Amino acid sequence: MKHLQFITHATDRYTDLDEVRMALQGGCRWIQLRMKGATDDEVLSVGREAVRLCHHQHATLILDDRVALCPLIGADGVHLGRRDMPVAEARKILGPHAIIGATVNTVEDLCRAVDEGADYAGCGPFRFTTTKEHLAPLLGLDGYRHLVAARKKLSVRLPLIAIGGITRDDIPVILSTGVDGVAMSGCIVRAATPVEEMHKICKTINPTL
Ligand SMILES: Cc1ncc(COP(=O)(O)OP(=O)(O)O)c(N)n1
Ligand SMILES: Cc1ncsc1CCOP(=O)(O)O
Ligand SMILES: [Mg+2]
Repeated sequence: MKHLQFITHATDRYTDLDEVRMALQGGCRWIQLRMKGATDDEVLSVGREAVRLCHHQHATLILDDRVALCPLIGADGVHLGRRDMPVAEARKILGPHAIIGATVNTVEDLCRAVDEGADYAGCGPFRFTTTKEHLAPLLGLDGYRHLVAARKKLSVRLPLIAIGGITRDDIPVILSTGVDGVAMSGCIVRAATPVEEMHKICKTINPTL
């Protein structure tokens, strides 16, 4: 089964919690709460409700960046970038069952994610996106082929999740590179009907479900 992670990105139209509800209604079962610029108090309040909504649907909720808040909201894990807390340090705080994702742009990042015990790698950006500032170099399809080959050489099973500017039409060709799933935000929250779009994306990723 291929993976789909939805990443919240509050807009004028939708709050983070609106987006969590819509993603769940559309069938997504892996959500990242990403509240850049929010205070810890805001993340605590929204995060507790997001976890409640997700767990009610047997979905997984991971929090972006803020390791210390994960136990306080009951998150299933955290996503950490190259300038965030190292994965190994987060593991000591969150324990062996936490799902810890690491951002990967290069083979060097991949090796570090493996060494530090990450559970998956968010590999991007695939293409330009306005959802994140200060983007690393774009990977494109060749970048994914390169990371898949490097993973094979390392003989490890770390799931690779493509991210960055991905739309529904991109999914088949991205998955054909050998990555294990995709993470998406903007193309869902900007869709005319996000719940329907999410439903179509779920079907595209796992047509037999
Ligand atoms: C699945 C996934 N992959 C990559 C990222 C980016 O994380 P990071 O590099 O720490 O940047 P911010 O998201 O914190 O701005 C991610 N969040 N999720
Ligand atoms: C968080 C993040 N990290 C790399 S690209 C990106 C944004 C993903 O959102 P979108 O699907 O809207 O490009
Ligand atoms: Mg980060």
